[in-house]
Amino acid sequence: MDLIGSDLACVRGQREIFAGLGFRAAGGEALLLVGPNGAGKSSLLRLIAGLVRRTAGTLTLDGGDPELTVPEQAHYLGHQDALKTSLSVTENLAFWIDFLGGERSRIDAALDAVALAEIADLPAGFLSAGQRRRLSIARLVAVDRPVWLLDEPTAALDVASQARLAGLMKAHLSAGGIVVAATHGPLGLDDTRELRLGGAA
Ligand SMILES: Nc1ncnc2c1ncn2[C@@H]1O[C@H](COP(=O)(O)OP(=O)(O)OP(=O)(O)O)[C@@H](O)[C@H]1O
Repeated sequence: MDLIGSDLACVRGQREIFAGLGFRAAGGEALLLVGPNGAGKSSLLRLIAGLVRRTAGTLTLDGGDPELTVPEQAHYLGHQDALKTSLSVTENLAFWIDFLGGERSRIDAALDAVALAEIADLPAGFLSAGQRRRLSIARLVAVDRPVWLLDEPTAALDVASQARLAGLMKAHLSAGGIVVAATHGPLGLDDTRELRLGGAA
């Protein structure tokens, strides 16, 4: 499987964020997007996720499901944790599993994987920033999608949670998945490639 972007361009607020951008990430590979604030790392992730329109270029997932778009085969973990505060941890994950077309039978294992099983019944509004982030990560575990698009995924995570996330990413990569992550620091992965984006600081 290969995620390939060619000659991609992105315009936001009438300003060109990048143009002529190309990358390739193979199954089992982690591609780290690096560069200064405002370089376009989040924009590229959102473009791949189908949340920002590309103004030029092509994006394909060779070896993926030809019936599905790239965004339909990707998980996007953004800065904001998309949670309903009045629903419990379990109910939030159930909502996402239904929305993403997964199986509710995987809720318990996914909450275990992010160490939230003990507070499964707590309303999401009571969660700390790190716990909210872990609940967002749980949907990546609960629903299989080959491409993980992660925007500064370690933000708000303590050391143990960062290690747990590294383990989940490694398992995903070992299973042939792809990780594309915007990051300002190491993610605890052994073997990564970097795509450096330039632009305004
Ligand atoms: N909705 C928007 N409308 C207009 N401009 C935007 C919008 N979102 C982002 N931008 C601009 O696009 C540029 C790239 O932003 P982006 O968030 O992709 O950078 P980044 O590399 O992820 O930065 P950081 O390291 O600070 O997270 C910035 O100049 C930003 O101001």
